[in-house]
Amino acid sequence: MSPLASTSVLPPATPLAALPETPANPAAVRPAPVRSSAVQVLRDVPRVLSIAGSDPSGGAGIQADLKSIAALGGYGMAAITALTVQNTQGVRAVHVPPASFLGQQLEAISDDITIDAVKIGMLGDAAVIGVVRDWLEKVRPAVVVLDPVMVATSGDRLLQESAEAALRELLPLADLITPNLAELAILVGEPQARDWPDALRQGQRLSAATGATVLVKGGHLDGGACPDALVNAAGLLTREVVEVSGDRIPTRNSHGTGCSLSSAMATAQARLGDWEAALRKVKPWLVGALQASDQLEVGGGNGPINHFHHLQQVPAAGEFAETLRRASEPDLEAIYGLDFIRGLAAGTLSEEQFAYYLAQDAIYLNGYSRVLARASALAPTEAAQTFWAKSARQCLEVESELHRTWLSTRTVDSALGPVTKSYVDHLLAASASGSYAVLVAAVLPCFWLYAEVGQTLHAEFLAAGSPAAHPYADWLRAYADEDFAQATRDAIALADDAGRSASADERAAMLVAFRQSSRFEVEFFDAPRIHS
Ligand SMILES: Nc1ncnc2c1ncn2[C@@H]1O[C@H](COP(=O)(O)OP(=O)(O)O)[C@@H](O)[C@H]1O
Ligand SMILES: Cc1ncc(COP(=O)(O)O)c(N)n1
Repeated sequence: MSPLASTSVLPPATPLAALPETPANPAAVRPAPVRSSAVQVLRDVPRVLSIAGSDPSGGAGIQADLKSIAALGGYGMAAITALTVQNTQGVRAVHVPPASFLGQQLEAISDDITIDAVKIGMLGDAAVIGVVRDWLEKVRPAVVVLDPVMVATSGDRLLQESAEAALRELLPLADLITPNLAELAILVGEPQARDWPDALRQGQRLSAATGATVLVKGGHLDGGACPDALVNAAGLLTREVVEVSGDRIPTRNSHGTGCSLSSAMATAQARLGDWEAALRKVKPWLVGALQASDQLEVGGGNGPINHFHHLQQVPAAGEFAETLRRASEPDLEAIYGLDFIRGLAAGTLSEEQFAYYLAQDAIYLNGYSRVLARASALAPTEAAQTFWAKSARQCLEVESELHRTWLSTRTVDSALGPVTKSYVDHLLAASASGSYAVLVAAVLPCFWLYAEVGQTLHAEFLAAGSPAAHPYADWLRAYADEDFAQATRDAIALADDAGRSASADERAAMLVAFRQSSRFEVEFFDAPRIHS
C-alpha cells in the first residue's frame, strides 16, 4: 500500500447544467466543470461499491460487478438501484424500488465503511439519479466510475428517456465515464459514430464538456478490431487519447461486458492509481473472459463472460478421469454396435477379417510402443517413467507374440492400413507436441476402451458357458487379463494426475487428444469390415 500524491481535495463540483440535446448545441463549447475527489490512497484490496441494477441471470449489473471487482482483487459491495427480470435473451420487466430506500443503503454503507472506489451502472429513473447525486456530493469516494447505462445489449431500455437529462448532470461528478458507442452519441447529441476516429472525437467532446476522462469502447464497431481508448481533454493523461488496441473475439457472449469493464476499471484504478495502467490490466482480463465464455454454457442468447477464467480450477482427484470416461461413452457404445465386435463375441467373425485385424494390431503396437517410450521420457515422476517404459516393452512383447502365434499360421496382407496409419500419426503428433499430459491423454483410450471391451466380451463368453468350439476364445481370454486391467487403472490414474497439474488450456487439449484416440478405437475395430 502506498499513498498516491496526485489529487487534492477541491470544492464540490459545479454541475454541468445540461449537455446538448441536439447537435446544434455542442458540448465541447462548455468549460470543464471544477471537480473533486477525496485524496486517493492505493490499497491492495480496495473497497469497491457498485450502485447498479440486479440481473438475476448473473451476467450483467450488480452480479457482474461483484464478480469483476473480486476478479480484479477488490472487496465488493452493492447497493441495488433496480430489479430487472432478464436472462441472456432480453429484459422482461424492470422494477425500481423507492429511491429513498437506496439513499438509506448508501448512507448505511458510507457511515461505516471507507469506499475506495464506486462504480455506477443502471440508475433507472430521475429520482434514483437524484439520490445518487446527493450522496456523491456528500461522500465523494476517491474513484468514481460512471457507466451511463441506457439500453441493454438486447435493445431494452434500462433508463427512462425522461431521466437522460438528469443522467447528463451526473456526469461531471465522475472521474471516468464508460459509454458504449450508442450511449456516447446520445450524450453528445450526435448520430452514432460511423468509425473509430469519429468515436474518439465524440469522446473528446464529452470529456471537454464534463471534465471527466472518457473510456471510448470499440465493442460495437464493425470489423476485426476491438480497440478501447481513454480520452481526457484536460491533460490528465500522458496523451489526450491513450488507445489500447485489441482483436475482436468471435463470440456472442457479450452480455455484461460494459458492466464488467467499468467495475473492473474502478477496482484497478483504486489499486494502481493510474487510468492507463488500469486499462492495460483490465483489457487482457476482459479478453480472456470473453475467450473462456463458451465454457460456461449459460443461456441461449448473449451469454455472460467468464469472470474467473484466470483462476486455476484444479479438478478434484478422479474428476478429470471421469470427464474423460464420459467423453468416451459414445465411442464405447459405437464399438459394441460394430459387426466386427458382435461377430468376435459370437464367434461368427470371418477368419479374413480377424487376420486383418491382428496384422494391423501388430503394426499399431510397434508405433504405440515408441509413443509410450516417449511418455516415459517426458514423465514427471520416476514411478510414471517406469510405468510407461514397462508398457512400451510389453507392447513389443505382445507384438512379437502376435507374429509368433496368431500371425505365423495365417496368410495375411501386412501392409499398413489407412486407419492404423491415421491412428499412429495422431499419437506421434501428440508425442511431438512435447506435452506429457496431452500424450498421456492420447494413449489412454487404447488401454481403457480395449480393457472395457475385452472384459465385456469375456463376461459374455463366460455367460455362454465358455464354449470350447469358440474360434476366438484365446483372444477373448487374453484381453480380460487381470494384469492388463491393473495397467489400465494405473494409466487412468496417471492421466488424472497429469490433468490435475495441467493448465486449463492444456486440459482442454488433453480432452481433444483423448476424444480423437477414442474415435480411432472405433474406426480401428471397424477397419477389417471395410479394408480386409
Ligand atoms: N467481441 C469482442 N471482442 C473483444 N472485446 C470486446 C468484444 N465485445 C466487447 N468487447 C469489449 O468489451 C468492453 C465493453 O464494450 P462494449 O460492448 O462497447 O460496451 P457495452 O457492453 O456497454 O455495450 C470493451 O472493452 C470492448 O472492447
Ligand atoms: C441490471 C443491468 N445493468 C446493466 C445492463 C447492461 O448490460 P450490457 O453491458 O450487456 O449492456 C443489464 N443488461 N442489466
